[in-house]
Amino acid sequence: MVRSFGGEKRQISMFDNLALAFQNSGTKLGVLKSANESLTRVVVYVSLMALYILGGSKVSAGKLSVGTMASFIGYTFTLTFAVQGAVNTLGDLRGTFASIERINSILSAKDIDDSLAYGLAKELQDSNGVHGNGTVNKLYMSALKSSSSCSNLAWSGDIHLEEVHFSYPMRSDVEILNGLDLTIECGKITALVGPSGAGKSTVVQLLARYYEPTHGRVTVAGEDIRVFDKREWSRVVSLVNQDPVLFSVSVGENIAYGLPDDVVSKDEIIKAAKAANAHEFIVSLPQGYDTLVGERGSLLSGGQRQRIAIARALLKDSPILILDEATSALDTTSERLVQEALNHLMKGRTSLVIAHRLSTVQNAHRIAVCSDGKIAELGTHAELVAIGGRYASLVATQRLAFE
Ligand SMILES: Nc1ncnc2c1ncn2[C@@H]1O[C@H](COP(=O)(O)OP(=O)(O)OP(=O)(O)O)[C@@H](O)[C@H]1O
Repeated sequence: MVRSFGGEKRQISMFDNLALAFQNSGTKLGVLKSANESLTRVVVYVSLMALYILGGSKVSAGKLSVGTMASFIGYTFTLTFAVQGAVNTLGDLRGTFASIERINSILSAKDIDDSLAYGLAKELQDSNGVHGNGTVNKLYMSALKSSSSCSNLAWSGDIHLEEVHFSYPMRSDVEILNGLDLTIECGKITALVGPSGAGKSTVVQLLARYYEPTHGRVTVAGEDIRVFDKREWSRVVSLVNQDPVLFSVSVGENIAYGLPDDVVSKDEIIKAAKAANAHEFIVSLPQGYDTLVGERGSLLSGGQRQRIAIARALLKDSPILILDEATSALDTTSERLVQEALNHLMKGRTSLVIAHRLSTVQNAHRIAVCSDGKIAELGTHAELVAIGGRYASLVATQRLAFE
């Protein structure tokens, strides 16, 4: 991005300024430290010299014993080292206070996510075999449903977003969803369409529980999803989005990510990759399934990353599937192939599909049009076209663009 704007000089000068400020502060600290060190040494040597001259003359005059003078020399050393130590400690304390201030500013800027915090505490307890050490909110823990009920309800019940209001924590004054009501029917495909910025991806973030609604609730089979541990919930939801994040491990490990090694065999990984139309390009990579994909998958193209994410979702085999522009980085031929894999993947699962290209969602069981943080229209493709409202005009615009 910097290169595309010819901004190298500006970035380099910003970096230079930061480096210079750091260098200046380091030099200042060095000068102060060495001044302190030199001063203490000068004081020690001057004191010792004074002690030797004054004490020596007194000892030779017989007014002072050698033992007393030796004790004074010892005291001088002790006192100087103590003063030097105290000055150094004061310097370190300043650094510590600055760090504490920084840590506090980070901690106080974020509300603690209770469900995640308790979920982690529970896991720690389980792995240590410790129970009830008093740090875990027992009321919260006892309110959580078991993992099997989470999975059972997700396989059998509708998802309902009930009067959901939501603002992002960083922009709490702007309401993104204002009373959104939507049922995502169990085992069926619901598509969410609408103009850019309407709040479609925000709905996805709430379903994945990256955020919780400000008001209203999300339920599955009538049960508020907050009664499930976040980690349990993440097991029943698969998400493939526009820019899937891959981890800096091999292709195979990325496909099996999050699943226990003893559960996933290499054959299953290959099967999932074939179904996602990814096998061919993976075997053409230098080390096949063992090829490292680089930081965030940077060594692969956008379309290849999406196909790996689809294979990952296939292998995860969860009841709820969210596809947020899952095929947007594919060319038309690959999209058709991957769409077939996705159709196969969506069968029997509660699926929410977001796509700008309406041709990819016209076969959905229901299409919801999101506008200004609410559902403005709901129905099948044919019903919505017949109404002649927002959806119909979106279809007409895309048809015109195509022609
Ligand atoms: N993390 C965030 N913090 C603050 N505001 C955000 C955040 N993410 C999105 N928004 C805002 O929320 C609004 C809805 O964004 P969202 O991504 O849900 O829209 P969308 O319908 O998915 O758009 P698109 O089709 O372009 O992906 C936008 O106005 C956006 O600026």
